[in-house]
Amino acid sequence: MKRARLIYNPTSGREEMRRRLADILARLDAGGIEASCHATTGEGDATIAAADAVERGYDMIIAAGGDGTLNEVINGMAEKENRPPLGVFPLGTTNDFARALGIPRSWEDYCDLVIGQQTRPTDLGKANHRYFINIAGGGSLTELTYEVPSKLKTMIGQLAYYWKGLEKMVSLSPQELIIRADGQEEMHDEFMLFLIANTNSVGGFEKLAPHATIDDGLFDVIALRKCNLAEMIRLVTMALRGDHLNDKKIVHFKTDYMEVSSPGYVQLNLDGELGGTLPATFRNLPRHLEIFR
Ligand SMILES: Nc1ncnc2c1ncn2[C@@H]1O[C@H](COP(=O)(O)OP(=O)(O)OP(=O)(O)O)[C@@H](O)[C@H]1O
Repeated sequence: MKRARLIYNPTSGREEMRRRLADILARLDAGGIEASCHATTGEGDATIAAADAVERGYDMIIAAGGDGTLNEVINGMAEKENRPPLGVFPLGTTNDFARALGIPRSWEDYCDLVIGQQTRPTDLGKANHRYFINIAGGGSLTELTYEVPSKLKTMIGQLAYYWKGLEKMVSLSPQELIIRADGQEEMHDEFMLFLIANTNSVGGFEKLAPHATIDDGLFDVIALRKCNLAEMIRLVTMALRGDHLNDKKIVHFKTDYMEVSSPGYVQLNLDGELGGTLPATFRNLPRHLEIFR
């Protein structure tokens, strides 16, 4: 038998784990995996639980929840020397990372995936002293995810994001940013937002960074220059189809290291959670984790 630590957020998504836990444990057990559980209690708890699971020598860690839970778990694992394989069990309102990797949403298929034990290497991102697995970003639009109260998220799910997004678009303001990246000329300009993508799935936009791959050791950087609401709507429409990258309002390049600073106050968003403020350095840690997929 292999030993797994299942770290789950009981409040995530529509509290699916409360209903399914016994079935999940039974299916894993039948497949040769003995899982013990940790239900998270609040912010930061999944980080402590993941670090603890690495120390205790589990054969694998499974993070069950949304992107927030996943981010906390990778933050508990990233600095450890012997990192066991990670399972990403998508149960949240937003599971951008799992969606980008094509990880199954049904619990039966997910258990079978873990039982199959096939892993693939995955890059991690480091922003100052914190880690991200899917996306880092800054600018006025990215404030969106943590302004949606979590109760509201559980109730109306993904709709909460779109609603908040529409409300936000009219109150966008540009930020002055200085961007330095390996292989790029320094930029000092006004931007609406910048995104540093590790995968191609960001906030429900599947084609925002269509060329981003998870194991190439590089980020796809996308920055939107200062523009008005009409241009913004035009670009969002183009981004839904993946046609935005050649637009003159868009800066797009790949890099494994970059620095962003601003004379103003700019908050960072890491995998949909608040992640400090600028200035920041962003570093790609190539193939830092093995993930079941
Ligand atoms: N028992 C708990 N009660 C309340 N909040 C919790 C609890 N456990 C964890 N959390 C917090 O909930 C946050 C968000 O959860 P998670 O990402 O799993 O799913 P979600 O609520 O569906 O939202 P999203 O997928 O959009 O981030 C986590 O970052 C964590 O800080």
